Amino acid sequence: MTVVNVLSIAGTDPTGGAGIQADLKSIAANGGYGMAAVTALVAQNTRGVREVHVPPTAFLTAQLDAVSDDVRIDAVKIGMLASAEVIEAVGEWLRRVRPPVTVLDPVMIATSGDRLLDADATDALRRLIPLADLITPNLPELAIVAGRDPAGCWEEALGQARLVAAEADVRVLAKGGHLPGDQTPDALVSPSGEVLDFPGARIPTSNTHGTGCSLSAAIATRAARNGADWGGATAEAKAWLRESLAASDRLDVGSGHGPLHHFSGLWTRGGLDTAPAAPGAPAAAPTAPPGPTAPTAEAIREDWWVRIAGVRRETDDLRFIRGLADGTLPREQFLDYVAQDALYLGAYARVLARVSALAPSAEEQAFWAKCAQGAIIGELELHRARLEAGPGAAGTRDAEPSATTTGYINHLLAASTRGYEEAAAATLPCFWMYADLGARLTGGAFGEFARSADHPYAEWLATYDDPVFAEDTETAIGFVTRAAAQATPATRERMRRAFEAAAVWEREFFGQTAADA
Ligand SMILES: Nc1ncnc2c1ncn2[C@@H]1O[C@H](COP(=O)(O)OP(=O)(O)OP(=O)(O)O)[C@@H](O)[C@H]1O
Ligand SMILES: Cc1ncc(COP(=O)(O)O)c(N)n1
Repeated sequence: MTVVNVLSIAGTDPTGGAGIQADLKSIAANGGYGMAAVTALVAQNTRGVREVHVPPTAFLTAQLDAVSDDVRIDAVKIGMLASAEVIEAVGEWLRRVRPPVTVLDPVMIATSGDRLLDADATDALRRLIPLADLITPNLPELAIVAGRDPAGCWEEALGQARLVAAEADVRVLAKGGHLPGDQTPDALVSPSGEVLDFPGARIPTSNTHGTGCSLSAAIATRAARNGADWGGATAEAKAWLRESLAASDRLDVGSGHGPLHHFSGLWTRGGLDTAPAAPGAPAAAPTAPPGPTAPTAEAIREDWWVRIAGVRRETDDLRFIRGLADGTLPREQFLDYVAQDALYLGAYARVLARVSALAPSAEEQAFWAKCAQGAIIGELELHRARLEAGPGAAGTRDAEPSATTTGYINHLLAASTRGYEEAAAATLPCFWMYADLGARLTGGAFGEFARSADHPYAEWLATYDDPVFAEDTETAIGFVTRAAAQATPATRERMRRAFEAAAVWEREFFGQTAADA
């Protein structure tokens, strides 16, 4: 594939955390060739904005024309526009050039509270919005664009996003970074009002300078790469953003809100040492072994989750999952799945018991044993009830394991012969993907009907979103990623492979019914 050319039209940040400087890093980190036309020169740092200089708009147009007269532009990301006059100039160029992908981040006020758009430019900005494919307002910006008071809760924000999306015929990514609490939900709202949720726990860091800039540049790049699959582009960009936010404290830039670590994932996966000694710290002993430093458990968690992003998206798109969510999955196929699941869980419980036997601490031993018990008793009981339930169920308990079920079980059994670390890593996707899917199914990400008591599989769907299972999933992720952080590089690599292979089997397992045949 030819590398996509992505143009950022935005203001500057000489500390490199926001604006054009952040955009260029974000575009590069997400697989594009970055270009930039400057709307405004901003004397700012991580603590705040000191001065803004807006060059004559004719010079901005000259920059834009210099690019578009020569270079194929695959995507444009628009950030700080400073004034109504600048907005008019960008609008005029967009109408002439019509880039295939345009993402507009309607930057108005910096994290520091300083204005980055003149107060009288709001109407001009509203007129620019229909020229974009996607806009990415934070909560205060969304309210201004919608002409409402700032939303007090997420539901209200979604209402405002629907309003703007319908009125301007544009996709709106409503961002929840400014909400109080420990969650930072985002949602992609289409002009027809469809909502795609991107939930996420807040990462405990104050290094959020330039997150909005970086995210919108990442989405523009990913959308140009994947043929404008906006849901996919947003999921990938968010996974990358979270990884980069989680690693932001490895940087030491300024004393205010610091930047994210745009290349943390690349550097970690490429084996670069990302934690050089601080100035004044004693130099490393000359005999220190060469090679990369071990990643943290948190970095491994982000890395592994991002690595299976494609598998997770394919799982979401399975007809089985869609049919389960909207209730159209034929009962026969549902029962086929349940029969295979019962067979799988019997074997999974044995593997969990083996992980428990191999565990290095009493705490881990007890946890995995509890999970083994949960798998064999709790889940099988539910399945038995299901199997004995309705017409067509008879005999399914005697079902033969399918090739897929056998393959998945064999992968787990093989991993369980290779030591605690690999065995535990192989069991993780079953926890993690199932819990994630459950939270999104019952959170309405696959349509409201999946939450309804009238849903034909309501009882079954409720088991997906069990809070105890969600808690166990967190514990399992913690144990496995901490074991990976402490393991040798070779063992860590084997764990990663066992994890990724199990994630693929998980997708295959969901996709084995006639629905996806
Ligand atoms: N602490 C955090 N942990 C995880 N994700 C976060 C956090 N803070 C912000 N985000 C995410 O970062 C993105 C930007 O969100 P936010 O709502 O802060 O937009 P913004 O105000 O435009 O950003 P900026 O701070 O750059 O101006 C969103 O995807 C949001 O969910
Ligand atoms: C040139 C420019 N563009 C955008 C922002 C907003 O970013 P943040 O809200 O994180 O300060 C900024 N500070 N500077």
